[in-house]
Amino acid sequence: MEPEPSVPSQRSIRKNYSLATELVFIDNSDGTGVRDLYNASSIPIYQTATFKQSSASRMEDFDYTRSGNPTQNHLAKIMSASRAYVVSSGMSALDVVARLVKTGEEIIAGDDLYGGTNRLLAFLNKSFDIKTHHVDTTNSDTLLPYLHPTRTRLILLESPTNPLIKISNIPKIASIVHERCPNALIVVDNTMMSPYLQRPLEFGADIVIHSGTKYLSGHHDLMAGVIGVKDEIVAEKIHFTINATGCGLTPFESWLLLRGIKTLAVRMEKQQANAMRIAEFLEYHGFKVMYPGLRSHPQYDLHITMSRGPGAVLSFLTNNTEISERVVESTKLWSISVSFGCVNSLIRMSHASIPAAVRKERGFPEDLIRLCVGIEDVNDLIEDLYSALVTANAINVIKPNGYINK
Ligand SMILES: Cc1ncc(COP(=O)(O)O)c(C=O)c1O
Ligand SMILES: N[C@@H](CCSC[C@H](N)C(=O)O)C(=O)O
Repeated sequence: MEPEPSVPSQRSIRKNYSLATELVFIDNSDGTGVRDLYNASSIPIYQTATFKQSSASRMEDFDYTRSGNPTQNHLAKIMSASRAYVVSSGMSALDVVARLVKTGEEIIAGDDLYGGTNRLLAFLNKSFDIKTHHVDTTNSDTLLPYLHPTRTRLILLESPTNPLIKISNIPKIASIVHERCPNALIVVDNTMMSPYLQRPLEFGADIVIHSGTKYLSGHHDLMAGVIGVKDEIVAEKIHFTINATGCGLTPFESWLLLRGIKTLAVRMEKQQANAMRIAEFLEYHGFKVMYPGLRSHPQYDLHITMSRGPGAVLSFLTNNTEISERVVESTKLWSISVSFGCVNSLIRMSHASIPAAVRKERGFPEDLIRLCVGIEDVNDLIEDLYSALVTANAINVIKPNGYINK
């Protein structure tokens, strides 16, 4: 079936200002969707399922919210996308994009991906005979044996990965794949970075995905997924699936998401600065820390070429699963919680949603603690973590002014 035409007002505009400015700038005159009758300085919410039409035979830009609602617009420019779509969750965004793959076609994905993405890929394999090859994408050559000129349809990357914080060379992979597999699309789940820190569409990716539940909204008060697309034909297919399956984000959640996005730059800067201090604190005390802001990270140099910072999620190892559990349970300020990107700091043993067999097969460290750093005072965060590390016996006092990893 032919894709239905997209909503014209979802087109992006030329990026005139730096991203931090674009995030808060409402231009009522640019004709890209902010066409409010009263020049509202905050994007209005169109809390409606239907839109009245003036013609009996010709539908206007908006007719029914499942097919498109003006509150869902305005995201394309911050991802450097030609079109952007918002859906009900990050998983929904991944599902919509996965529907570009037909039975018999193949996906190549990283070997460290968010557990929910692994689950979706396993489901596609079982139900629709769509095979995923999981490879270590930190080495671009590992993809080569699996690239097929017609079968390969999607390359699904996270960089940094969740939760091992591994970095992939997105431009290099994009160029290898585009050359060998004209049918293949490079999809980057950029949730860990947010568009403020990294915009994969600017260096070779075809589709970018965000769980809007995380940094974009920033307050853990909504679920959302965002899809940014470069190519218009692919965009039409994505819009068709969203309309056909009815997974578009509601006007109210879209409005909340847009409100959260206004503070993305300041939140991200503060969270990242805090994360850097915490990473240094942990490394100083002898822990193996996975964070691309540290020179010890194996892809430190590569990461800087693709992004404007290391982000605010880091993982570290204690070398003992029971000690890690005690650390997590001994914190007071850090909430034990899944997810990340919120203004509050979170801690968890990040492996629950990855099946034990898969963890074993991929050598996943069971003692891994993931920290998602918020905007609190960093000294409070360090003090609370330090106290938990001492309580859990993860560090010993060795001299009056210092501690060492046990
Ligand atoms: C990297 C990544 N992608 C996608 C998702 C799925 O997003 P959501 O929870 O909004 O469905 C998550 C977490 O949930 C994630 O960590
Ligand atoms: N019960 C959920 C767990 C979601 S984990 C959310 C997240 N992206 C994270 O990395 O913490 C599920 O089954 O998906």
